[in-house]
Amino acid sequence: MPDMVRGDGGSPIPMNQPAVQALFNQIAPHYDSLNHWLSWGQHQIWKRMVIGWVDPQPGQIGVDLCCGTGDLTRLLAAKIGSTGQVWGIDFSEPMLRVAQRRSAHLPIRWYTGDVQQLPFADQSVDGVTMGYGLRNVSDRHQCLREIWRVLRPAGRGAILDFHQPSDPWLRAWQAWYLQQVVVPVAANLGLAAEYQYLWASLQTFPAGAQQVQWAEACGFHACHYPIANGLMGVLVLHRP
Ligand SMILES: C/C(=C\Cc1cc(O)c2ccccc2c1O)CCC[C@H](C)CCC[C@H](C)CCCC(C)C
Ligand SMILES: C[S@@+](CC[C@H](N)C(=O)[O-])C[C@H]1O[C@@H](n2cnc3c(N)ncnc32)[C@H](O)[C@@H]1O
Repeated sequence: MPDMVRGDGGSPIPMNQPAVQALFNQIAPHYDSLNHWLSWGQHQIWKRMVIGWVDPQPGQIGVDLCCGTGDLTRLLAAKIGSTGQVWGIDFSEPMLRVAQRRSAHLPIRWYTGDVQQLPFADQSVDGVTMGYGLRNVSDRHQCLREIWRVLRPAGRGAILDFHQPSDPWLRAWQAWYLQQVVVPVAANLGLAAEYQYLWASLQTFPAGAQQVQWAEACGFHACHYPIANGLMGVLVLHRP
């Protein structure tokens, strides 16, 4: 990850894990509402696609990495039900507090922890989801190795994240929207630097082909599916 990101007014945000943790601690109260309005409600559709690729079944064990406020965790729980187990893990306690508040009616176990060092046993999980997390993790390879370790053979994972579209017009639109719409809206809540990070973090996060190479280097069978006109995509992992 590059080491510094310029925020609004020159206030740089270092792209390291303590800074990322502090960033999400800061945006936690506004995270869900900003995502809803700035994606015109589409982000829930994109997250449901992640669940489709993992295809969780009743009675299984599923874990949502970088769960944040729990959108994907709750979608996992709706499929796995009370006969299985659903875990959510994140290192931001303010984000987890929102998740717990929104999920009080669901049998989900929440963990505060680092996805680069998961607190789960080897081959203990049937399915793994990760929404807009891998790009924010410093050591993506270590995170992918941890996913391999905790997945059972034949287990599946799906990792949703942004990347820069290959189409130059779409790439320009993505840059315009993130910098000329998203950041000014976030600035109204004093979060300009935090949302400038979103745009900056895209600069160094690779598109699907590189993500597939990372996954295959860990032993996965992997495929990447662009969605939302290539503004983002889902890396689907299968542990043979
Ligand atoms: C759920 C979404 C983004 C999650 C997210 C990920 C990050 O890494 C962040 C880093 C720093 C601050 C915030 C985030 C963060 O919220 C996606 C929807 C919300 C986005 C803020 C806006 C999406 C803009 C895209 C270019 C797609 C727009 C598509 C369209 C309007 C239909
Ligand atoms: C953009 S949010 C995604 C939240 C949720 N998955 C969603 O789809 O809305 C990224 C989350 O990753 C968490 N995160 C980033 N790096 C992490 C790490 N190394 N270990 C655990 N959580 C991490 C942040 O605290 C934040 O809650």
